[in-house]
Amino acid sequence: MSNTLEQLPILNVDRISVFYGQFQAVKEVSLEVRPGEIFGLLGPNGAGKTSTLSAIEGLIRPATGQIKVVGFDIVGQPLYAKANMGVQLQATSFQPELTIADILKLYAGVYGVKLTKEDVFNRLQEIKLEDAAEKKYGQLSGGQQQRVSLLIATIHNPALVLLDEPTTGLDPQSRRQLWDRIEAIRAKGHGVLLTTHSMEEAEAVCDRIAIIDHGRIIAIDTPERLIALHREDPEVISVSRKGRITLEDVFIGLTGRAVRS
Ligand SMILES: Nc1ncnc2c1ncn2[C@@H]1O[C@H](COP(=O)(O)OP(=O)(O)OP(=O)(O)O)[C@@H](O)[C@H]1O
Repeated sequence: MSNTLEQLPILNVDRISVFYGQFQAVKEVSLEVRPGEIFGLLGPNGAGKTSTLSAIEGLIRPATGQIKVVGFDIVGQPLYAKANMGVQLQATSFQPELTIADILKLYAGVYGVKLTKEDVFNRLQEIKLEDAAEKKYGQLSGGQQQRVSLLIATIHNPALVLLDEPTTGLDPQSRRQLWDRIEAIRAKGHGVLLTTHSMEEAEAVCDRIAIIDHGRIIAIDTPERLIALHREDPEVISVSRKGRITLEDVFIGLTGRAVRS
């Protein structure tokens, strides 16, 4: 198949820097999300993950570097770039008084997607909320709200899906269900970039990860290769527990034990 998605990286971030006044939060960050890849951005609090995502989403303009979504420059061709991107909004971004069906139709309209009543039912059935169409958003549990927000992020079938800590606060069942949905996006040949503080999540679903610290990427590889590469590091061995090296040990070995202010 000579599909564009298969030829281009879904996302190409090339040496971007983000400043807040004099403070540089993101330092020459480069990464690529390939077709059919789930890419995890990991880092301690304040490392620069959200700032990087905000630049990719076109919310902040990087001082240097370039970001392309399926070949479209987020600064030069923002409408094309954004049309190919789905962003999972925080659960609190939605109006709690609106019904789920209304929210779905509203956002479908924003993306130019027409939804019949049957489409709404089918989409909600996919996330096991078909009985909640007329419920108010504010009446849903946290996990149900997360499911709705991922559904909305993908309503226009975008090539790139950006998820900022998508499973924080979810119970194990909801987290597994969300992982399944993220893997279904990958199975379509699309790309997912997610941030997470859960090393278990990174190991379970991410094909490749980047560890960012103080605004800089300090490691980028598959979780398995990162563990293999660093398993003999004295810093990693010193933080390991129960005689087994995990991705979390590698993460702490590389970023240090100190809690960030
Ligand atoms: N609007 C802003 N103005 C000034 N500084 C900011 C702003 N937003 C973020 N920062 C700073 O930039 C740095 C990176 O923040 P960012 O939110 O990108 O980190 P993060 O990796 O997403 O952290 P967390 O895991 O805590 O969400 C931090 O030092 C933060 O204090």
